[in-house]
Amino acid sequence: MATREVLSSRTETVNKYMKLDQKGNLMAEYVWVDAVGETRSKSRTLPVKEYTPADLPIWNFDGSSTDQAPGDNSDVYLRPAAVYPDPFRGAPNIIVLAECWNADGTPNKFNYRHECAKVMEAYADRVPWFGLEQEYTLLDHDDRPYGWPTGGFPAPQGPYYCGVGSGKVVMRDVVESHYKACLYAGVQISGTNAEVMPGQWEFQVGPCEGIKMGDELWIARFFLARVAEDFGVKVSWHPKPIPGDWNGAGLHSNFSTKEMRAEGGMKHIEDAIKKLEPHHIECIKEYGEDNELRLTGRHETGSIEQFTYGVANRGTSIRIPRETATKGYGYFEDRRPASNADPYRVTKVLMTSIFGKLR
Ligand SMILES: Nc1ncnc2c1ncn2[C@@H]1O[C@H](COP(=O)(O)OP(=O)(O)OP(=O)(O)O)[C@@H](O)[C@H]1O
Ligand SMILES: N[C@@H](CCC(=O)O)C(=O)O
Ligand SMILES: [Mn+2]
Ligand SMILES: [Mn+2]
Repeated sequence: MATREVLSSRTETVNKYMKLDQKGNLMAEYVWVDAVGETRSKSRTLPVKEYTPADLPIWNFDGSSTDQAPGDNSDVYLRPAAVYPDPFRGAPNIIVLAECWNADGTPNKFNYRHECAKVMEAYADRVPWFGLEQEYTLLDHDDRPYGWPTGGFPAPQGPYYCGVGSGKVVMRDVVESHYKACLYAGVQISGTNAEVMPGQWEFQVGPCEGIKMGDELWIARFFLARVAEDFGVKVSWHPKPIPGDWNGAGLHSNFSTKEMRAEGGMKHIEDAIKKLEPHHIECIKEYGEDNELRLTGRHETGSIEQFTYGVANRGTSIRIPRETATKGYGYFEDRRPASNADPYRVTKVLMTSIFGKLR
């Protein structure tokens, strides 16, 4: 395969400059979510000190260039929401996750964090924990998954899931670098695995409480896009990157409350599943674009047409893990969210479906 070096960064050379003294300054990379559910970022210089979101400056960007504001009123404000150590530039540099706000003081149309945070605060006494399983596909610059033969298809699915060895998995270096970047930044990544479709991988983040779930998943997505950029690789978050007899990609969402995690918790899990059933269509609306291409009832999914659940069943909307069923308490997994779903929308609609909307 021809190499296209111009597309990847020259890390060795960059490292020469990265060692230089910053003279009491740090680089703060402000990250936000754009109109299509991708991350964007830009940098600014600040004096070195320990920052919390409250003492970081509010900043802005040109919303007309990201479809987040009209050209005649284009300033969108960035309000810092969470701070992480920067795994790319190293200490003392930081990553700042920011919410988008309009000039008139209303949340930007694509700021799903604001309403999610309100719901999480209102139900904080339930101590909601989430664990998200982010599946994704690594593509070359012809938008073809890595490891797929040009003009043809790989052998059918089977050897690739949790696969080890050349010919089964590709781009493990991207996955490993991303794992380290998350750990360095204190993002609660709980694991990674190669997925069923060749070129597809997964990482899990959690358990995280309340609003932290959305924050950490968005930062982990930003890190993956940034790491893959270093390798000249594209990340696809699409839930059905290749049509046909190939697995799609999900954002399985594991959920529990303090009652579900305690002795006798199964009753609370069953109650929650009953509450979710009549909200099926409402939930699906929050669970990502093009998800109808994925939720077919095949390839380890439940059909989008109906709400189903079962113990250890990967062909349902909701799966109760075998271990939870055996112990009688624990958590459940909502398998419906697509890989491109916004975690703030997913975690919010789970809460409001089960405990009620805020008035
Ligand atoms: N009590 C809990 N409440 C909420 N989330 C939890 C809880 N315990 C574990 N989790 C989270 O659930 C997720 C489980 O991910 P894991 O990949 O192991 O699940 P899986 O559904 O068996 O995988 P797959 O669907 O890929 O076969 C992890 O993110 C973990 O942090
Ligand atoms: N990739 C499947 C899930 C496979 C798995 O259980 O890991 C999906 O679209 O949800
Ligand atoms: Mn998976
Ligand atoms: Mn799962």
